[in-house]
Amino acid sequence: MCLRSIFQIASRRFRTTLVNPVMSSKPNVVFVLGGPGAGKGTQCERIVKDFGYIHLSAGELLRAERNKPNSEVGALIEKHITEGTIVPVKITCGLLAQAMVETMAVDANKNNFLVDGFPRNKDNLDGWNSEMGDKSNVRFVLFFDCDEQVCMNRCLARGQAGSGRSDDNVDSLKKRIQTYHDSTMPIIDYYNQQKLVRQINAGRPVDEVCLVLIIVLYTYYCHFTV
Ligand SMILES: Nc1ncnc2c1ncn2[C@@H]1O[C@H](COP(=O)(O)OP(=O)(O)OP(=O)(O)O)[C@@H](O)[C@H]1O
Ligand SMILES: O=c1ccn([C@@H]2O[C@H](COP(=O)(O)O)[C@@H](O)[C@H]2O)c(=O)[nH]1
Repeated sequence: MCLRSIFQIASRRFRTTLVNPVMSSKPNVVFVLGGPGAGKGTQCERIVKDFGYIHLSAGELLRAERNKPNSEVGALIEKHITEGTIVPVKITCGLLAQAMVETMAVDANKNNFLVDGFPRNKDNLDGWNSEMGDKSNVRFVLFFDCDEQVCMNRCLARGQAGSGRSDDNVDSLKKRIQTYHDSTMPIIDYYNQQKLVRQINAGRPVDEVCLVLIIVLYTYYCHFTV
């Protein structure tokens, strides 16, 4: 059976399990974490396509805010992006919450979100818990585990292919990887202690990572139907 057929069968079944047992007026959130270039965005887009999640990339939301000509926080965001440091949670959480509210205002059933690249440090975690803790259901955390050099090479290749990102260069990447180790890994550890982490070997080719991801998601949601 080809990979496409497996996607189709799994996604049909998955949509039913996703919609019914975890039905909630609050947004259901799956955090997606991993190093820069681990493939979070690539895989989230696939899941969106096949399983009907809404993909919210915190980095994309920040870049969009930065690009607004009149943004009061645009310069601050850009400084953090090039330095590989983390934007204050008030800004990021505000953008995420706004995106969720706007999505659900259009269609209340669109309440399953893949939140990609957040929470990245303790400030993010604390800010999320105080602002969104009661207003959302964090279901679990997908951890894209990928070798540092592989991450670096992927981001450099992305930059060379014309990503236009001001942080796809060696200087920014070294800082981003350092921030990932110092600030984001403790957040993954925190969720791991709560048994909420689903770890994925993200060093494999895209289709293989995707297949593992589907199995992980499917296994999780099957719990709600047995
Ligand atoms: N499994 C994979 N094998 C090879 N290349 C990949 C794989 N997954 C993603 N890529 C490529 O690596 C680059 C980074 O992928 P992607 O943007 O999905 O990573 P990311 O984790 O979202 O990165 P960031 O955190 O920097 O936004 C892209 O050019 C993408 O096409
Ligand atoms: O929650 C977040 C997400 C991102 N940032 C900043 O943006 C860049 C790029 O993020 P990507 O996820 O790689 O697109 C990141 O290095 C941070 O500087 C953030 O501050 N908070």
